[in-house]
Amino acid sequence: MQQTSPHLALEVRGLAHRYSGGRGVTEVSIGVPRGSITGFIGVNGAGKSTTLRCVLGLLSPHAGEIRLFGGPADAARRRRVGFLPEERGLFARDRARDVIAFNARLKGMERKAALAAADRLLGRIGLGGRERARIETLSKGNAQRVQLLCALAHGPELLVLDEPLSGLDPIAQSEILSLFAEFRAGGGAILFSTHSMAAAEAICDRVVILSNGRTVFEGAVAEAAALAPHGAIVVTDDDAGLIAAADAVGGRTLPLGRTTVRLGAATRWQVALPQDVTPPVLMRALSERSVPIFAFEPIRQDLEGAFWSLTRAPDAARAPDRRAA
Ligand SMILES: Nc1ncnc2c1ncn2[C@@H]1O[C@H](COP(=O)(O)OP(=O)(O)OP(=O)(O)O)[C@@H](O)[C@H]1O
Repeated sequence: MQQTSPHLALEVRGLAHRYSGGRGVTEVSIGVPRGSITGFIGVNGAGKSTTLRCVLGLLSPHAGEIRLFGGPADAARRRRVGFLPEERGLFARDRARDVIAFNARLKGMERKAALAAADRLLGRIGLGGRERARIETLSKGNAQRVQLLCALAHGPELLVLDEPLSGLDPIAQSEILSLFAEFRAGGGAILFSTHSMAAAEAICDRVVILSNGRTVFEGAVAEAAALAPHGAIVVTDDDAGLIAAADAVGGRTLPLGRTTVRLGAATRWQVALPQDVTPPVLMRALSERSVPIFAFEPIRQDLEGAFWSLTRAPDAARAPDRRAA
């Protein structure tokens, strides 16, 4: 890494970690500015957890560099990070207050201050009065919130959270998102992995999109959304007809996979259209050629549209994308 940016709480460049089977991550780059929330998105197996484990020092990188708060990722700097692992690990018999305070003390906090922080945070999420409740008596959502508080209690400057929203109902999710917003308002930085585009779009300042172990996009949410193709998703069993109709209106086709329809199998196509060609024009070209259409859906120009386009592009698995910072 040539230059360190002092405003970055976390900077990952060219990270690689290969497991013995050959899988893992090959070229991940991430920048998380202080006072901001960065969403880390990718399909199952893209490499999110592997990356986060390297950031936390639980796995050793085989290449690349990780910097925290403008310096090397050493033990002292890692104490300033709060981590929520993918595997939730609270013991059923643990008491909410004790387990939060215990985690804060592991990061060097003094006992009295750790207990006070646990009480304050439990009150903040509506569990005041249940400080002595055992984890086994809490709902799944509340147990997960307690686990998140374990990452927060010692007053970290950076939160690294692996799927903090998974398994939570919409109300619990929005409470967690408001905790995130509060943490950011206090100058904290968050990197969180998620499969929820809606959550990423609602709260993130930036997103990092991972595909096959590589960063394929890093930047503002609005910049990502602008990369969504203009066009439509079409399901048909007449591939040649689809390609001819798309060609006739200046569109580009990308097969997204096979799917089952009422009378057998068909192909799901992404058709990217020139900006001045609307989806109804494509629809007309298809019906002029009597192409059977099982589904036709204009692509939304949002984060989800960009995500599918960036991660399904045929070259997403190979060349480092110029769109990645
Ligand atoms: N302990 C391991 N040993 C071998 N291969 C692994 C191991 N952990 C993960 N992998 C492989 O490394 C790749 C990246 O996995 P990783 O768990 O980091 O992805 P992910 O984006 O976090 O996925 P998910 O969203 O499902 O949690 C996958 O191909 C996975 O099968």
